[in-house]
Amino acid sequence: MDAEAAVVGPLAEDLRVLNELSVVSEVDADAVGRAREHLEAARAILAEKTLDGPYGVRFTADGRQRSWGNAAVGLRNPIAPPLEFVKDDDGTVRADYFLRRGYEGPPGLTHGGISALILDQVLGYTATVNGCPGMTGTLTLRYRNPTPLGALHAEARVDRIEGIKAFVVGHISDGETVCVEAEGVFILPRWARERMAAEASAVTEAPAQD
Ligand SMILES: CCCCCCCCCCCCCCCC(=O)SCCNC(=O)CCNC(=O)[C@H](O)C(C)(C)COP(=O)(O)OP(=O)(O)OC[C@H]1O[C@@H](n2cnc3c(N)ncnc32)[C@H](O)[C@@H]1OP(=O)(O)O
Repeated sequence: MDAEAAVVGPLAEDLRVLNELSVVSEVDADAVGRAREHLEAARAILAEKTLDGPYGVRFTADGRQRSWGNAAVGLRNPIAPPLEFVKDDDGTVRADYFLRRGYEGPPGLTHGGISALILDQVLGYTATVNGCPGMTGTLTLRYRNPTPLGALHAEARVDRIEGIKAFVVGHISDGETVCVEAEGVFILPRWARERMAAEASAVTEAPAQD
């Protein structure tokens, strides 16, 4: 982990814990007031210097991608569980992750929209690392069984690639039971296709070098 990650990663992790405590703490009103005074002090410090816009995607000096603001994988983002992916030799992508009690939808269970967020990211990342990056065009979910909170597993594989479109399938399980199945179509957007075509034509038209 680099020096910046070592500073901002623990901040996001602290905020994940606070998020859960906001849901489950049973301290009295006076204690909530005292906690809020500390949070206000932290807010004032962190707000001293901020970006003007979203974090976006950054690149390190050695070309590694940083999606630290991303709501599913972002190291800096307390909303993100965060997911960490492992890619198998056959292109399958897996993630073991843990959902705290702040992700509840139905009582005691994971919110269905959170499962959608996770599957969107896992399937989209799978398309990207298998050579067909794109935006989510269509994401179809089948909620087969209730998804608990806590330790969960997601995985995905490319079903097929048709030109600019990757068809990816995947699921979330609790380790034994498949809870949610997903199919996604990921499409390289027109603007990206046009940019790639313009770059290819600029290379073709460049004068030969000695
Ligand atoms: C350089 C790379 C950039 C990408 C970066 C990668 C980042 C790598 C991170 C990985 C992790 C991401 C995981 C989170 C991913 C999100 O959360 S993305 C956010 C949610 N999605 C969006 O906001 C997408 C919004 N929609 C769009 O931008 C555009 O509608 C689309 C989907 C890119 C398609 O636009 P387009 O390229 O102008 O489409 P168009 O030329 O009309 O059609 C192309 C083909 O796609 C088909 N198509 C069009 N729309 C759809 C659709 N909704 N469903 C199915 N098929 C469709 C058309 O029928 C056509 O098919 P063919 O006739 O060629 O067979």
